[in-house]
Amino acid sequence: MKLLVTGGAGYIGGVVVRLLVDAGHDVTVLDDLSTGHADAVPAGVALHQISVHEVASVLTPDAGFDGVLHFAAKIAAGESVQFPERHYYTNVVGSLALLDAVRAAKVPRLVFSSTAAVYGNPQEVPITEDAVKAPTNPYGWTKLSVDAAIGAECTAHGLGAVSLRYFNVAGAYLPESGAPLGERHDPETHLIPIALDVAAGKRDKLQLFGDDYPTADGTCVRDYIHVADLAAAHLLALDAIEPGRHRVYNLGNGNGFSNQQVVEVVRAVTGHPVPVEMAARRPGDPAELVASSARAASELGWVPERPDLHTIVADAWTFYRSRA
Ligand SMILES: NC(=O)c1ccc[n+]([C@@H]2O[C@H](COP(=O)([O-])OP(=O)(O)OC[C@H]3O[C@@H](n4cnc5c(N)ncnc54)[C@H](O)[C@@H]3O)[C@@H](O)[C@H]2O)c1
Ligand SMILES: O=c1ccn([C@@H]2O[C@H](COP(=O)(O)OP(=O)(O)O[C@H]3O[C@H](CO)[C@@H](O)[C@H](O)[C@H]3O)[C@@H](O)[C@H]2O)c(=O)[nH]1
Repeated sequence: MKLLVTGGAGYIGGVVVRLLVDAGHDVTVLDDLSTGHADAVPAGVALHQISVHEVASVLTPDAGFDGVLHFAAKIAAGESVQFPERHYYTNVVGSLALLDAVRAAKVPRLVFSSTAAVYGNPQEVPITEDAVKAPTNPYGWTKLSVDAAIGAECTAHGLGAVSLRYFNVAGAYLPESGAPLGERHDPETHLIPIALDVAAGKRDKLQLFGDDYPTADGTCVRDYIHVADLAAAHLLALDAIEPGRHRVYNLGNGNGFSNQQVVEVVRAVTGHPVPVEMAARRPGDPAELVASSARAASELGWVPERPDLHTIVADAWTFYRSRA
């Protein structure tokens, strides 16, 4: 298929691009490189360095795209509380521009990067796709809005789409040949890469944001999914798309780890101390996000191959050291 990947120079999009190329697809990347890296885009893949708001200049009716995978977004939930306008402009206005271009060009397939953040504080864990949606931060609201817009687009205009609701993506893609791909955000906001910075001595300590949540040790609980497993689901989703239908899948391992437990795993994997300082809660954080991915397993045949958090952190650490 001829595929457009927005955000294809980013952490997750970069891995998906690699898998799509390996599977024989003809891939074009659109990325403004605001948080992505041009060197994540493989040789031979065209990179259009423009904003998703300008997508119609690439996704023209005669370009012949068979599908779009839409990763481009602002991703940090904490930032979205401080600067909601950035998240609404990129995630909502940008996605609406994409839907306009998809409709005008009659592109039949769309895969969208949604998030666990649409659920907010769940009434039950693990969280199924039908659970109440009550985001606790603007980021989650932007993604929920786009999920709704995509669903309406499918009903009204026959688009076939899948929203993949990722839980916390971590680890690195370490192929037998070719460059490894991992998280390279600057500034970094995610727990595991920051903890690796501390283990490597690049930061003095890790601040843990809140120890008074209603969880076993008081710190937030998250479900970590390996980026290679997550990326594989996108190829399954592309194949499952049907005209006029919007399907939604959670992608996680179904295992919750508290922030304290994550730090323990980072200490064990790296063999280095990770000094921790308790700090105030980060506004907008839900207490616990743990996925039920039963629907992705049964309908897509998705089976994560690297579910163990030690493996996930070890791969992130291998990538980290490859760049040191
Ligand atoms: N990382 C996670 O744990 C996680 C979890 C749930 C959902 N997601 C979603 O997955 C997607 C990818 O996340 P990621 O972790 O790879 O983040 P990332 O920041 O590494 O990738 C985002 C990419 O989009 C590009 N981009 C941002 N704004 C753009 C714009 N206006 N126009 C064009 N390109 C733009 C960036 O340059 C970057 O390459 C996002 O939609 C995010 O919301 C991520
Ligand atoms: O220096 C840090 C960084 C993070 N945390 C905590 O670690 C947990 C995880 O935070 P983070 O790694 O920033 O991920 P999330 O805020 O859970 O969000 C990620 O995972 C979501 C899905 O669950 C995605 O939607 C988001 O895009 C993605 O950034 C939270 O309790 C944070 O408060 C700390 O205590 N100290």
